[in-house]
Amino acid sequence: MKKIAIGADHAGYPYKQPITEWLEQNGYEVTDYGTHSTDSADYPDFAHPVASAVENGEFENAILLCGSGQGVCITANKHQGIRAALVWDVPLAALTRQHNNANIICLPVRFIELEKALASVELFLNTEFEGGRHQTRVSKIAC
Ligand SMILES: O=C(CO)[C@H](O)[C@H](O)[C@H](O)COP(=O)(O)O
Repeated sequence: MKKIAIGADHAGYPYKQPITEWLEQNGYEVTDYGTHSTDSADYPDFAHPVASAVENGEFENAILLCGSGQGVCITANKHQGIRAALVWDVPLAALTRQHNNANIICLPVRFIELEKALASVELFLNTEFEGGRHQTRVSKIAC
């Protein structure tokens, strides 16, 4: 079974369960790093553990949710080997896999409909990195 991690702050929490259910229905074993309610919470407390788990190879991909998607994305990208992408419309989910080999999708729950968020997750997980000229560029990201 494919494994995936998910994490959210309070603003991202409303989409965590629907996305988790979609993932489970589509053959994923989901590890939930919280949060577990809409009580105010700090996005780094969830984004760092998720990014660490991808960084150390426990998961190939992960999903992070917050209000704008930006807090979790900025946090995750502090980790070596993490290419976290903010996706606010469905085609971007494919593009960031094809061109950036993104390994974490960050969704802005306060600014994207659930249907689009689910479609973005599906496309993200089913699109391959194109390599070639994009590999040359991705190789230059790490510093
Ligand atoms: O990091 C963010 C903004 O860039 C996230 O969207 C947070 O979810 C947001 O800041 C939470 O805001 P709140 O007013 O504390 O609900």
